Amino acid sequence: MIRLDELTKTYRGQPHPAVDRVSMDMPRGEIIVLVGPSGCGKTTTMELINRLIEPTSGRIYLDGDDVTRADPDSLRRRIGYVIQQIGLFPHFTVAENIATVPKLLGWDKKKIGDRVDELLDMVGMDPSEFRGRYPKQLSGGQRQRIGVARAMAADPPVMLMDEPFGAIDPITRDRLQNEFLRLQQQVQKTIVFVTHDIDEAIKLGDRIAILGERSQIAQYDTPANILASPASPYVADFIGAGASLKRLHLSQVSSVELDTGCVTARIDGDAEQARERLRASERAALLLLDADGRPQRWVDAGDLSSTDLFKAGEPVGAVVESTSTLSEALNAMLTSNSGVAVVIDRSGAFQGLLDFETVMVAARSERDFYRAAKVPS
Ligand SMILES: Nc1ncnc2c1ncn2[C@@H]1O[C@H](COP(=O)(O)OP(=O)(O)OP(=O)(O)O)[C@@H](O)[C@H]1O
Repeated sequence: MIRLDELTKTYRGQPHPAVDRVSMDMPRGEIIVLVGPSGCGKTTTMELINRLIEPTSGRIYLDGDDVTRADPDSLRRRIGYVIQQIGLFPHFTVAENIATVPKLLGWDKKKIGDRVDELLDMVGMDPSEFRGRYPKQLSGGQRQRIGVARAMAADPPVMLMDEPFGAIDPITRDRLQNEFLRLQQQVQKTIVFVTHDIDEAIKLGDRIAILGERSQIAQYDTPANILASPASPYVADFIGAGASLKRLHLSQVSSVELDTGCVTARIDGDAEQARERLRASERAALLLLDADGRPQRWVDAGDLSSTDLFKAGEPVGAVVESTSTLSEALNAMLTSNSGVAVVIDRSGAFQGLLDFETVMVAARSERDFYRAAKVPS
């Protein structure tokens, strides 16, 4: 979808190029992450792709067309751009911000209104509540989502995202990343994503380009291959310690076998029956579920002497979805009292339990698999 051919940019008055003869193929529908230290030329590369700056030499192809000298305005309609500082217009409402490009393209009012609502829904914000707000009336995470919605407004096949989650606290960031991956499953854009955070790169990238000085590509491969076989000491250094732990970002909870032998009972049911069920099992604790099968509380035999199950035992702490990564599940386990993660499906219904041992076995077998296979890119 995007091809960079010997792309070079030397800023005026600079002795060395900021981007030096970079060649890369970025496949359609994938998230390609550019990761590298500050000043290595990531932003320059992005600005070259959408022609915010002109290359000194080299060529850029978009979907087979040589766009190196194309009209930048028409080019930018095919490319959505999201930047770290978001750049929402402060005196425009959320709806007006999202409508910027459709308006430039001359869409009629009804089509624009429908698209704004559709995009707000897509990024998980209620249109009736947020349409008329101004950027300063939003949280940082909400502003970021509007930035993404705005970039997607005219449905460009390509999106450039420059540290879009950079200035956001770690918890919101994690949530936005998950939403972003879910959204990408629906829209299947070709996305070039810049970050200096290797963990973010591993989580989000279908492919990662690890850049050195002047945007030189130190390695361009899938996250699994980079983690299993770093191409140079520079790459190994950049990945840092704990490659095994990082690999847990690559596997979903749904890829491992859950413990489905957990004893459960209805929280609005009979305590005596629950006690019997726990006694008949070899388990130390029982999981109480609501009428829709959603996990509520952990109880042990002592807790079941109480007849009010809504107050018995402890609330379920570590809950993860089957689409969560093993790394997220591990995190949840480490912060919960029970030491196990309770896995739910998209509707919130209980699926099974995940324990440390299962995660450790998965981490080990992944490493062995990638080492043995050395899967080529
Ligand atoms: N307009 C400019 N004029 C001169 N030099 C520039 C200009 N813009 C960037 N540079 C230089 O080009 C190099 C690459 O900058 P760039 O912003 O692309 O890096 P980056 O990898 O995005 O960095 P960061 O992660 O800190 O945002 C840097 O050495 C920077 O100082």
